[in-house]
Amino acid sequence: MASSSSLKAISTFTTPSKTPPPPSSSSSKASLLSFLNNTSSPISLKLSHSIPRSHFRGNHSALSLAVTNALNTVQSSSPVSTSGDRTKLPSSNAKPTILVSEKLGEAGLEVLRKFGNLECAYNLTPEELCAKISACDALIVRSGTKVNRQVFEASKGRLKVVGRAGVGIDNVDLQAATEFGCLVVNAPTANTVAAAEHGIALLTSMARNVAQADASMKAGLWKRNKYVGVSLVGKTLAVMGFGKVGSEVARRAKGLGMHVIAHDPYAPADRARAVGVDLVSFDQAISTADFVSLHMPLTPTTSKVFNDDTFSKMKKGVRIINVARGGVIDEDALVRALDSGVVAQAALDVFTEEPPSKESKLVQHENVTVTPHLGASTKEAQEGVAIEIAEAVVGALQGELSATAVNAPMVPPEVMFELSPYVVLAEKLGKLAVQLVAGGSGITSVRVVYKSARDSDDLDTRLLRAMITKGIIEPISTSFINLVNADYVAKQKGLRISEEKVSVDSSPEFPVDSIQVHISNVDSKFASSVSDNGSISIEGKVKYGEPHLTCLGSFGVDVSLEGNLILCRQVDQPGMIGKVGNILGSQNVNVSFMSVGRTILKKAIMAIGVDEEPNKETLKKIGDVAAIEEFVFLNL
Ligand SMILES: NC(=O)C1=CN([C@@H]2O[C@H](COP(=O)(O)OP(=O)(O)OC[C@H]3O[C@@H](n4cnc5c(N)ncnc54)[C@H](O)[C@@H]3O)[C@@H](O)[C@H]2O)C=CC1
Ligand SMILES: O=C(O)C(=O)COP(=O)(O)O
Repeated sequence: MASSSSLKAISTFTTPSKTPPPPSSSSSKASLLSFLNNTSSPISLKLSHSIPRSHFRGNHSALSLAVTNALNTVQSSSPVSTSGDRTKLPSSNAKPTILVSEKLGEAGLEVLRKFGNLECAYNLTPEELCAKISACDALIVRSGTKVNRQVFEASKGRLKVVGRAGVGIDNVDLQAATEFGCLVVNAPTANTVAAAEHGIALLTSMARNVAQADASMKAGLWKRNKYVGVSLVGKTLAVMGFGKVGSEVARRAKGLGMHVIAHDPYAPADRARAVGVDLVSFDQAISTADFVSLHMPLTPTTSKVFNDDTFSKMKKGVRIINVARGGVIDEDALVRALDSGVVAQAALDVFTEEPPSKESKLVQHENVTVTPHLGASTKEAQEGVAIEIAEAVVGALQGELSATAVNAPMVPPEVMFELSPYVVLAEKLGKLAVQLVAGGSGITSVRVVYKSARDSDDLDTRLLRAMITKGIIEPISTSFINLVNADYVAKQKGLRISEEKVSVDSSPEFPVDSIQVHISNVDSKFASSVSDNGSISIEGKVKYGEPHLTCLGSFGVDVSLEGNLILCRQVDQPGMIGKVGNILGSQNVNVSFMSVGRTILKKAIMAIGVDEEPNKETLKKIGDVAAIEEFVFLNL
């Protein structure tokens, strides 16, 4: 395992821990997926013909599916641990196991049943969840399941995606999910209206003491004078958090004749003005409002943002509504404000601890109306979030990036498909480069150069960077890298990847003309791979849909990057190809291609693609050929 300070190539000859069988050119998609689910890297298909570009757009070609699956299907073991238990990963022909730990709408369950092995297990203790999760590929939760680091550790890298059937993801440890390469997706829109309507329900029922009067009558009382309420028309409502729910609450409150202001440091003013709402400062909002409705997420900056100090700045007799997150209120301070009359009433759907204790002074307070986190609990909303999250989880399990991914960059499908061949190239270049690094030297900085005819902002390189990271890190560690955790794992291992885009006069139809990978401040196992600036430098292109190595150090070459590769530098003289070919042939090693790059210094680089990995004796025989000055074997 590489030291934490920098990556160290730990072997001179990369002995592949698993040499995947070279896919036959007729690999069916099923066998391709089977292959992918059991290996840590994508493969490039041996394409017997060039694939028309249109084939990649919007069409799940085997190659592009291979790439998206490789990006997402393989999960990290904990990058900080030394072993991800891959024995528990499902064989590819097994259907994925999906655990639903909280009630989910039937329509969503139906989607999941068609795709995988579905298990619904509600009210699990944390221990029960950790016990179950190790056999699961996906987990779907709502707000009641705490998906913490222990859950990801218990999963041992098998958990591919966590789906949150709603908006708030504060019950999911995003950092841990990312470290473990687990995608987190949510359903950000389907329960918006339900939450807004519940906010209005709390606002109006609080203003007219509906809950208290109802309880009083059910107790056999008829106390009309005790439950005199207040009117809403003309009163000022401050919406704290002008997002999807807050803006819908604002619209409805305007319909009730209220004057609505809002506070949201990140919302565009014109969006508020469009519904007749003025965005104001936090202090202005809380000091002028008769009603304050909370709709911001629970974050470190919003935690307990409503506290003794805040309540003291509010108009005496203010009324508070909260259908966002309990944690944004210091609940003890709210009790004090209610007791002192600073806050006249509160209507709360969410609580710091859920469920709150039965003895909670806040819940028991006579001026407080409470509901058990019902904001999203309408038939329509639950149907909507269930379908939305089921489709997002199924998509993720199929290797597609979800539009509602929370911890991974959203890459549009058309970008994914267009970049597919370059994603395979990027990983291969990373694998090749790291294997050229001589043992004992640490890799701390990698420079990647993308040559492209496109403008910089028209080339999304996040996928490519992630795959180069994958290619560099996976051969020399036990971590499995995907788009979710690539940047995190690289940083954790002290690997800094810088990117440059160089404009070239090639066809803008192709997103990338070539990719260069330069590893500086390291020794090389193959001196010819070192360029004039002292870095290991390689360059590759996609040719006819296949990744090709086109430059090594100062040498121009042209070899397909599939299978295994033997690189030799030799005196440029007749018979070299035959000599090496005979050595390999005598050891029954099949040569898939040979290429010779020559220089003016009567030197040549020979690149030989071999299907099988030659044994050490064979490699020694090659090294013993007099005219061969250096050689290296690389597993791609
Ligand atoms: N009780 C329930 O059942 C439900 C609760 N919710 C919760 O309601 C909240 C809002 O949900 P959405 O509107 O869908 O989210 P959203 O992301 O659309 O809106 C949140 C808004 O809060 C703003 N914001 C962030 N930090 C802020 C701060 N310090 N001060 C003021 N505004 C800030 C953001 O700029 C954003 O506009 C979330 O916490 C969500 O979990 C959502 C649906 C149902
Ligand atoms: O979507 C949200 O943020 C919610 O709070 C809804 O929570 P629930 O799914 O009803 O437990």
